[in-house]
Amino acid sequence: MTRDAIRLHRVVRRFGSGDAAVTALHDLSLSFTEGTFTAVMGPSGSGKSTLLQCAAGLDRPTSGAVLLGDTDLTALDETRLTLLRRDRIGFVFQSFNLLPTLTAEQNVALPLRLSGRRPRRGEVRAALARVGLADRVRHRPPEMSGGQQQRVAIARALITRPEVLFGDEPTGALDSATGRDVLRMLRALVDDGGQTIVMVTHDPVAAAYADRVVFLADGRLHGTLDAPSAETVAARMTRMEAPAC
Ligand SMILES: Nc1ncnc2c1ncn2[C@@H]1O[C@H](COP(=O)(O)OP(=O)(O)OP(=O)(O)O)[C@@H](O)[C@H]1O
Repeated sequence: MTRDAIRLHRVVRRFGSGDAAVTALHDLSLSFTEGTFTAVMGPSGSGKSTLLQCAAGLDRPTSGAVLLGDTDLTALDETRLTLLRRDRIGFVFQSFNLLPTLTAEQNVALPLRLSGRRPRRGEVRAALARVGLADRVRHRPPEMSGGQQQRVAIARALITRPEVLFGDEPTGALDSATGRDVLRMLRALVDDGGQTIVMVTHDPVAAAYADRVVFLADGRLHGTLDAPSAETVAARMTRMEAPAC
């Protein structure tokens, strides 16, 4: 039986007010099945980042509900939302966001320390081994390649065993070969570990690693594509971006 890891119900996100108001998400309902990999695509300004931020509890919808398992994120106060983000959600960014003065091992241990747990060395090393960095535990971010830094960021996001891992263009700053390595690793986390992943990307090749692509246009759902290939995704994007005649 499949279960939804996360569900958005009639989510609206409006920024500003009056004449300057922008509606980034219009009454969006969408769910992400546990143990699946979803790519979110759409033209620039279509609401992809806003969707991810609302789903991950980094931003609050103007109205609607975001359910992580049985918990409605929109009903939580700031303290509870912070705790939920720390314990149940992982996030990786295009720019890695590692602390440059800490070693890989210390960066990965940080979320555990922040939640008051003394990290076991074996646990942190195992997380780094899972992303192929068993031999880089003492290196600091400036001593690592972009791909290695993103792997550290992924190990850090996964150390708390989050229910969902969100990525906002996680391969956007990497060259294509390094990006593919990271995508293969994300795919393996889903296939071998049952991880749920939701990733925003502009790249049809990256989207083809997912089980399903969700397309957004003007803050609205514009269809989905199962078992995507780079070609089918690119064709769909070209149609979406073509000016209406
Ligand atoms: N903090 C904000 N204040 C005002 N408007 C915002 C804010 N954040 C996003 N928007 C607007 O909401 C809309 C959706 O933005 P969003 O960043 O979610 O799009 P996107 O699809 O991720 O774009 P891109 O592909 O260019 O990163 C845009 O019109 C944007 O200008």
